[in-house]
Amino acid sequence: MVKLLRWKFKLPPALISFSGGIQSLFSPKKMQRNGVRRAHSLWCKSLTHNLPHHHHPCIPLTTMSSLEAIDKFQGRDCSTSNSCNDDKSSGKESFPWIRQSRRVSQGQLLHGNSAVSRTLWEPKHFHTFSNDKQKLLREVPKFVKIVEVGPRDGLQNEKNIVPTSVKVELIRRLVSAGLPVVEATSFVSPKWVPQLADAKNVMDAVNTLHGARFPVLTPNLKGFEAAVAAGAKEVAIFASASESFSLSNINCSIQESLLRYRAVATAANDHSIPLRGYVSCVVGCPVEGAVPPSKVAHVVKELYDMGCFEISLGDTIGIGTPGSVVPMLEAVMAAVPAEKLAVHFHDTYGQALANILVSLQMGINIVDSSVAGLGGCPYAKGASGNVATEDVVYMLNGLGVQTNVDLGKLIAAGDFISKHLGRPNGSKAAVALSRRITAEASKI
Ligand SMILES: CC(C)(COP(=O)([O-])OP(=O)([O-])OC[C@H]1O[C@@H](n2cnc3c(N)ncnc32)[C@H](O)[C@@H]1OP(=O)([O-])[O-])[C@@H](O)C(=O)NCCC(=O)NCCSC(=O)C[C@@](C)(O)CC(=O)[O-]
Repeated sequence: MVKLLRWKFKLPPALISFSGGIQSLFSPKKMQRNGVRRAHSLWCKSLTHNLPHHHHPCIPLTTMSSLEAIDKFQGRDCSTSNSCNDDKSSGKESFPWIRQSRRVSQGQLLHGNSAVSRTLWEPKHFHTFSNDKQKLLREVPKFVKIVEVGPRDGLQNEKNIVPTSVKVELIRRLVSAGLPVVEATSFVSPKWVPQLADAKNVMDAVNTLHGARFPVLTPNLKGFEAAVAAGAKEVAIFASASESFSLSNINCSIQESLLRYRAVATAANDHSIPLRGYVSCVVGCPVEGAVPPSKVAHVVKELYDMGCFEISLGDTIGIGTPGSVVPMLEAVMAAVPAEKLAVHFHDTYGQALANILVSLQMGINIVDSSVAGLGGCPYAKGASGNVATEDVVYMLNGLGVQTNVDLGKLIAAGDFISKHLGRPNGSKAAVALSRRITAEASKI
């Protein structure tokens, strides 16, 4: 895997080492203590939030193979709980960068010499790429389309109903920040997702806005018809690569969902309405553990064959690392062209930007994200949502990738909704830039 990341996808050793460092934190015992139980309970909570009890077949953690699954995500063979088969020797041999960082940690940085600290990120210390920056970045596309999912994915789990006027104002601000696609709402059962029960009213207002596309989620023909009646001009269907998640989310098996979606696809085709597809749990499911890339590729291909013009790959629980995302993308790209794919990362384990970067290096140029990092389960400590759009734009700006998004206006939109929800903006870039602006202003 390390070889693949280094040579095939031109991934900097720094990134590989970072993901390797994360791996070492994830001994099965530590995972059990620190993360898995909580992640599982958060996920269950987000799934069960406002749902009738019988709808949620949540399996107790003790009966799951999540710990083994996490080890599999991290690329280790843990057939017994104490004997994970990490490829330590290749890590040591391949990455002189690791030795460099160790020296620094032993004291160089303590001298506060900026020339010394700079050596940490100067390209010449990235063994693979020498000092050739072009080579390092040559796989990254020149333009990335950002699909903003904050008003839908970001808000759908919010416990307190957000007034329609606030949702519409958020969408208006996102459009004026230059986002070309803003997922507006879902035409789903209000019993399942009460927060989006005002879908028709949102669309009434959104239809007066110009400058962006406003897809909506439709889980079945009933949702599709309601969406069209409300003036939706683009819809999205959402399947899963995990049976358990499919049942929890849309109350049917993957196969049944594909049947339903074929009917929606036919109707969309009849109405000349563009159809987007989602596949959830593309690297892992909280119940089933690791999801095989071949299963993801199968569902993606089904959606593609139905006529989806774009298929978004959702790491729904944010558990992937480049180590699990790369093989998943490889399998999917063997079935569907890269230009038809989008990536949709949640940031639960802080891996979203690394996963996005490796996806871009593999030829993806569509990224879903959520302003202010909205999403996930906001009521439980430690839960996190979608990758923040501000953070994605900040990274892409740094890479010289065009998005046509105005970061200042985007941050203002994120602050607007965060203020309404009564919590800090979940974007690190937004918080850092706002602090800097305040600090600069106070000097005047
Ligand atoms: C799919 C269903 C509807 C099945 O729900 P069900 O209960 O199995 O449906 P049903 O056909 O038995 O109908 C039950 C009731 O719902 C009504 N109904 C039926 N369909 C609709 C509709 N479209 N709109 C409004 N109402 C509807 C229907 O009319 C009936 O009403 P009643 O007779 O009891 O009064 C339900 O499970 C549902 O709405 N699920 C949506 C859940 C959802 O939105 N989840 C979040 C999506 S996020 C996601 O999937 C991941 C993603 C995309 O973000 C990517 C990632 O992060 O990985």
